[in-house]
Amino acid sequence: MTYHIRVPATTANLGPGFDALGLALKLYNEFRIETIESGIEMLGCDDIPLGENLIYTTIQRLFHEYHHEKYGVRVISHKIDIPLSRGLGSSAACIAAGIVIANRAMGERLGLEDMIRIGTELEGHPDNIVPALVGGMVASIHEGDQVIYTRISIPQSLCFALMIPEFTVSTGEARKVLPDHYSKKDCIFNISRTALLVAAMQNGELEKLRVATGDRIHQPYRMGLIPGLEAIFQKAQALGSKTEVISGSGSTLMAMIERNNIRFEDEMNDFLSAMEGGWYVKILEHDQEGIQIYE
Ligand SMILES: Nc1ncnc2c1ncn2[C@@H]1O[C@H](COP(=O)(O)OP(=O)(O)O)[C@@H](O)[C@H]1O
Ligand SMILES: N[C@@H](CCOP(=O)(O)O)C(=O)O
Repeated sequence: MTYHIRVPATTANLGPGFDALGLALKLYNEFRIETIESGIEMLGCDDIPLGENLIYTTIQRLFHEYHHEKYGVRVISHKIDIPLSRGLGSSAACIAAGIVIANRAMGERLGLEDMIRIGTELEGHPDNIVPALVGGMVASIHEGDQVIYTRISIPQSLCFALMIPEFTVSTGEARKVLPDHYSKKDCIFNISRTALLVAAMQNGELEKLRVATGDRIHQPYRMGLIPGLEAIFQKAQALGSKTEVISGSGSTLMAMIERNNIRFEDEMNDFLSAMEGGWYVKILEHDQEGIQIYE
């Protein structure tokens, strides 16, 4: 049996919604899956050691946990467009793909809610894995052994400009720079803005996005990991962006722009080409479908 999987990139946090908000983007990894007699074979991704290959480790873990021995899978990475460790959810995409591949091999014994829970446990937070699986913009919480999530609508006129550098920021390292405790003032700052952001998105109030994406939980501590951030944010604002945030834990920066902002891409690319860091811009729409299996 042979089939294909397409899994989207995701951008998490969207400013104040640390570990809670995320959205799927039309940027994809694609895999071809073949059934083999036994074991797990990975082709087309030789630069990632097997022990760090999250598709491999996810399938291995699920086969072991569910005592699956009947037959194995060959996973061929044939289109890897999600760059690694740039804050675009490459790890969540691979975990999501691994779960779906293992589940299919095991006769679809897991439902969507099980896959979301397992993915969240493996990733450590739900904000990338949930939109990678279900698509769209999603608010998620992890409580006990349950993940509860809901979709948030995104204004039709909004799209996303991703400024992606050559350098990486590992999510693990970017979590270590965060403090263990926050003041009541900072918590209230983020709670109020997360609520405003969700409502502004639902209501299409683009003018409120800038104030609604204010954040004191993670971005102030991570800015130092991304040289060029301030200049790029300023340029994006000058080009009419509605707001700018770090995508996930970085290194990618994201501006929310109107679809009809036709000068943004070229002018931002000109600006980025004069900077150090190997930056380039990609304008993307949100993905509404999440992970897809096709024959
Ligand atoms: N295409 C891929 N195939 C296998 N594993 C991958 C792939 N892309 C990313 N990974 C794994 O995910 C890790 C990156 O995770 P992380 O630092 O959280 O970055 P991101 O912000 O992109 O999710 C890589 O070091 C690798 O272990
Ligand atoms: N909420 C997480 C999101 C990490 O996203 P990634 O795409 O950088 O893996 C965090 O901010 O640590």
